[in-house]
Amino acid sequence: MSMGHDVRYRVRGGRRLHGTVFIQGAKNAVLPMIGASLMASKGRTVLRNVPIIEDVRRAVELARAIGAKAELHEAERTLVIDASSLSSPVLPAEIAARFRGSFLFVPALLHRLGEAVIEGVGGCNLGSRNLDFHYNGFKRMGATVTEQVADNGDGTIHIKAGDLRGGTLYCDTPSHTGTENLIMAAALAQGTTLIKNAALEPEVLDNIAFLQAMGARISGGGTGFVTVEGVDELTAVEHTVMPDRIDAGVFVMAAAITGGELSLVGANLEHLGVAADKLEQMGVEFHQQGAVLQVRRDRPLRPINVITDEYPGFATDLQSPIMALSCLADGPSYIYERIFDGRFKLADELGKMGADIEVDGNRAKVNGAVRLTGAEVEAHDLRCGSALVLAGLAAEGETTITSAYYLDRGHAHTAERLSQLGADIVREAD
Ligand SMILES: CC(=O)N[C@H]1[C@@H](OP(=O)(O)OP(=O)(O)OC[C@H]2O[C@@H](n3ccc(=O)[nH]c3=O)[C@H](O)[C@@H]2O)O[C@H](CO)[C@@H](O)[C@@H]1O
Ligand SMILES: C=C(OP(=O)(O)O)C(=O)O
Repeated sequence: MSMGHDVRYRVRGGRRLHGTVFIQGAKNAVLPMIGASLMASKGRTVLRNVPIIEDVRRAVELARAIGAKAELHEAERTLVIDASSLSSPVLPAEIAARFRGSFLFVPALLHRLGEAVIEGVGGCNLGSRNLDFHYNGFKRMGATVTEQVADNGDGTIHIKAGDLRGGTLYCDTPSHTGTENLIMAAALAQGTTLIKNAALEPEVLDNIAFLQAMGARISGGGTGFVTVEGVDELTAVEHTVMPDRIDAGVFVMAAAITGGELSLVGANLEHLGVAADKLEQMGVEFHQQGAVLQVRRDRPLRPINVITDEYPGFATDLQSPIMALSCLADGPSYIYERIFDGRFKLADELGKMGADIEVDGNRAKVNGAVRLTGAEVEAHDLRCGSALVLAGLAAEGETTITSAYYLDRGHAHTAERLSQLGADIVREAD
């Protein structure tokens, strides 16, 4: 599948960033909300503060492909969904395989149409990404899951559910989308469901709040034990998507890597969890004033140790950006990636720009400080893309980031927002 070979960013580094930037709505909150909105059999769902990113465009295409009406009003950052006409259980590979969030459409299909056919599940290439917690949960609720593999190796998953029943479910580790999918499956199931070891991410809580507004009966969000009492129907409602903490983290690091000072509108320091403390240790100063987070860095960057973890631990989606930042820290930084095993292709790309990074399995040692120089580099995944933009902002000369569709999957108006802060960056698409 051609993914990401059509977009490039060109960055000329060396400018300090200054000014005010708007943090977008959260990708990982809006995608499950689009899935949840498909559970309402009448009325129109209105989602506000929707990030205008490629994953949302794909989700709109996918919602239409299965029969829903979906209109993305880009200037208003508002998405209106009418799922009354949902008609097809098939999530076609050409759309579904381009973003991971497509799997969040499954509970709505099971409840509304009694089955879901998944021709491909996408997302970023991050090594092994299993879905067994989702499948096991659906099965415990009474669904059957079968997989057919075609001669060319492509797999199709068929999930069939008559009436889903509540039960005791669990995640082996607190999976973000796994928790969301099981909550959505339980929301319209018969009886009560307990989900043990549920994820604690702020986006999961925002999604619970959205489902509660729709009429779902959910308690225990944020405790690791979520209880859902099934209801007969969910109503279409209006909801404002929370700000994207990963987008906020990247702009914090854009200030940090250029020695600049930024006001981030909508960013919430608490949502950064341990990442905020790590960035402070590196020499970043924060000042939260209501809904605006001020950030600056005017002292030399110190090296850091990072261990990625579920929330409130250090987010894996900020691991790549901090690898770029730590290249400029004075001394060795140590990074241990515990969530995904395929996120270190970035090290080779940063190496092309002069970084000195030793990778050993899921551990990396970043030897700083180095002077980064512009080069042609490839975004292997979304967060690799944002890390390379950061590196480009600090590098001498021009950096070209190829395969940047991945960056556009998750960040809205990257070139425009950074240019307004004084960066020299352009986006090119074939
Ligand atoms: C759309 C969305 O919200 N994406 C986010 C979500 O992805 P996603 O929900 O896919 O990530 P998970 O939390 O499910 O995955 C975490 C780990 O659990 C493993 N696992 C997960 C499910 C499963 O059934 N079996 C299993 O073994 C995965 O392989 C991975 O090693 O959380 C990740 C971790 O915070 C983020 O990087 C992604 O940005
Ligand atoms: C891994 C990510 O997303 P997805 O789960 O949508 O691939 C990400 O946002 O970095």
